[in-house]
Amino acid sequence: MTVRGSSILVLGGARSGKSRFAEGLATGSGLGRHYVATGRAYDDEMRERIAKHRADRGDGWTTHEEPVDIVGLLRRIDGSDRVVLVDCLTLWVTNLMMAEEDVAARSSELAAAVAGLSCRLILVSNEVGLGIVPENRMAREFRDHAGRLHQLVAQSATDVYFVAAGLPLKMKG
Ligand SMILES: Nc1nc2c(ncn2[C@@H]2O[C@H](COP(=O)(O)OP(=O)(O)OP(=O)(O)O)[C@@H](O)[C@H]2O)c(=O)[nH]1
Repeated sequence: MTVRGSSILVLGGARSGKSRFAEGLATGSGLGRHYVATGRAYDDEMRERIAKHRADRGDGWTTHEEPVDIVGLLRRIDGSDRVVLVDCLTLWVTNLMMAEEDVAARSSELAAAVAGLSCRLILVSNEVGLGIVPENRMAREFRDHAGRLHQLVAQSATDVYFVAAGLPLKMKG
């Protein structure tokens, strides 16, 4: 029998405190902590940010860096004794677009995988759809992909939070 873990989607804007909130959920679970980073160190600013994130997380995490195949990675590292935090889905969408992947198909795959994993899964993502319509086409496509992905994952997830100003608002679960 497969014992399903809970899956939590944490949405929020930039610097909303969503990553810190998600890390707190992971630490509070008492399970073995795995961190899946979709971000890539393209430049010095990102390198600095990543170094700071690693220092803030502290010891006690196993870090995996995977920009594209997070579904494959999740299946490989799955286990009921662990909590897996993926930060963040919007960068994953960007990476999929850059790699000219079928974002809709990959999004459906992720939503289906979420429902079948036995780890406790925490997915962090940026809510990017609240502002004015972006002027450039690629930004509009990105915003639409992210919005559709969030709807799919929110349906599969057991719990959904929206974080603003460091405060989590529970929307599901
Ligand atoms: N490659 C890599 N990326 C990391 C690592 N730790 C964190 N990141 C990336 O750092 C990004 C989050 O950083 P920020 O942009 O500073 O955070 P934010 O999401 O805007 O801010 P909050 O809303 O406060 O969470 C995520 O996309 C992670 O993938 C790591 O160890 N390796």
